[in-house]
Parts: sequence; structure tokens; C-alpha cells
Amino acid sequence: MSARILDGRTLSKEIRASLLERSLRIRNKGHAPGLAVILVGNDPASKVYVRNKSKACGECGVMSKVFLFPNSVSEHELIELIEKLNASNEIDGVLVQLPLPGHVNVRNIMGCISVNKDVDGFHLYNVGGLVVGGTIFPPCTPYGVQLLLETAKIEVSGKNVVIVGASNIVGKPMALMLLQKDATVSICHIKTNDLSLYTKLADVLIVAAGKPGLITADMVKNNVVVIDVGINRMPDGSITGDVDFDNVKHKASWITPVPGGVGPMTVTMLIENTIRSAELRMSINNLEVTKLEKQNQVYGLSKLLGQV
Ligand SMILES: Nc1nc(=O)c2c([nH]1)NC[C@@H]1CN(c3ccc(C(=O)N[C@@H](CCC(=O)O)C(=O)O)cc3)C=[N+]21
Ligand SMILES: [Mg+2]
Repeated sequence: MSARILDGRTLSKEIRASLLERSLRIRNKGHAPGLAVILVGNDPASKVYVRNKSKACGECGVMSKVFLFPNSVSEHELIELIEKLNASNEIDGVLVQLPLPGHVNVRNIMGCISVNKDVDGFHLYNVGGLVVGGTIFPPCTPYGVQLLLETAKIEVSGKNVVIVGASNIVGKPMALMLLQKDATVSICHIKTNDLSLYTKLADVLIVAAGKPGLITADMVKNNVVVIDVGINRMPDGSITGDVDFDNVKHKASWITPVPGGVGPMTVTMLIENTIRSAELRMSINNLEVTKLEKQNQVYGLSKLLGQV
């Protein structure tokens, strides 16, 4: 037996085609959707991701602007730029690439991004939205995983979903989103005493630990659905996930490859959030947007969610 592949690259292509159509509709009304990406320092992986994001923006008719800063940048300089971008009518989404250098307080920076342009979903307001069951901007990686599962018609309601990794950008928001879909969610992390006790229970196993080969075939049950969020750069330059793909695939019913699984979906959902932000801004009176924006108030939440 060999698992079916959850192909994020192919699904991304399909979604990006429909995003381009949405983008063109917005452009026809006189606005080009815009994403601002702030990149600090020289981390080669961050540069690759930012390049992928810009390329995807191009495919979807989204204007992208990258702002580069040296490692020595001050918090003040970053905040000054973010405030300009918050106030700019050309910009629908603002993203600060992580990680940031140690002397910059991530919470301070994320807190300055307008909640209405927080396409990463990292502002505490949007994080709080997830806790109570809905947010304007679902964080891109968990959002992409959810879409991969939905597209393959993998039902999570009532299922044991085990998440390995408790980061603020993947593990924790993923848990909240799947809890909202009535899954029974367990979160494991670096201090978990007996990891395989949990992984063996999983109907759906989501791994975001950053450790190549962490999940082996003996740790999972037959027919498990495996989502590998890990991206580990190997000495030969290739990338690999956290799952021993070649062996686990014989037990799993579905599995994501790395590359070509979750990674492209992360980028695609970022564009989706940006285009949705642009659609929302277009649907609201400009004066009202400016007024609410100045007060850093949220608009359109009830419009998007139906109810909170
Ligand atoms: N503010 C912020 N938002 C993020 O969303 C964010 C971030 N910071 N910092 C880093 C992580 C990581 N991330 C990825 C983006 C693209 C791929 C991607 O395109 N992966 C390709 C391969 C890429 C390669 O070859 O290295 C794939 O898996 O097929 C992966 C991971 C976004 N992140
Ligand atoms: Mg991400």
C-alpha cells in the first residue's frame, strides 16, 4: 500500500488561477491589490521565502513591495515604516518576515500592524479571534493545511488530531482551527514525555517540529493522514520534512510531500488573505476606512464572519 499524495503544489496552482480572477475584478474597479513585505537581515531561508511570496504575488496580479533592512535596524525605524504602510491606500496587507533579530520585540512590531492589514494573522486581535472561533485573517500555514484537508474531503470532526509542535505560527493556531471543526486535538512539543503514545492515537497527524526524521513508521497507525509542515535544509541544499516519508507512506492513507506540500499552500493563503483584505476595503466607504484605520479599529469583521 502507498498513501495518496496531498499535492500542495497542484492545489496552489488551481487556487492561484482563481485568485488572479478575483484580483482582476478588483483592478477593474481601480485598485491594484498590494502586499508589503518587510525583511530584516540576511537569512538565506527568509530570502527564499520572500522571493517565493513575490513570485506568487506576480502570478495572482498582486503588487508586492519588499522593504529590506540591515540586522542593525531599530524597532523605531520598523514601526515608522509600518505606520506609513498602515495609512497607505495602495497597501492591503503588511507582513514582517520572521524571525527578527533578538533586539527587536516581535510583539511590539506585530502590535503595530493594522489589524485590517494583518494578512499573517499574527496581531493579538486576530489571534484572539481564533480563540473565540473566527478571525479575519487565518494564519497562512494552518489555513493552507485546512484547505488541503478539505479539498481531499478528509473529515476532522470527532477525529483524533495530534499536532507535534506548539509554535505561535503553526501548532497553536492549527489546534484552535481544528478544535473549531470539532476535532479532538492533542498538542505535543519538545517536553512531551512519550511522543509515540500520542502519535499512535492520531487519525490525523500534523508535524511542525523542525526535526528531520522525527516521525517514523512505527510511531503511526495504519491509514493515518500525515501533514508534514517541517522544512529542514540538508547539507546538500535539498529540503526535507520532519517525517520519514519513504517508510511512513506505506502506512498512511494520505501524506504531504516536502517540498510541494504545505509550503506552497502557505504562500497561496497569504495571497488569498491579501486579496480578501482588498475586497473588503473596496466594499467599505473610503472615509470610513480612513477613520477606523486611524483609530486602529477593525472594520468588516461581522461582514466577513457573519457572526462572531
Ligand atoms: N511573517 C512570516 N510569515 C510567514 O508565513 C513565514 C515567516 N514569517 N517566516 C518563515 C515561515 C516559513 N514560510 C514558508 C514560506 C514558503 C515556503 C515554500 O515555498 N516552500 C516550498 C519550498 C521552498 C524551498 O525550496 O526552500 C515547498 O515546501 O515546496 C515554505 C515556508 C513562511 N513563513
Ligand atoms: Mg507560515
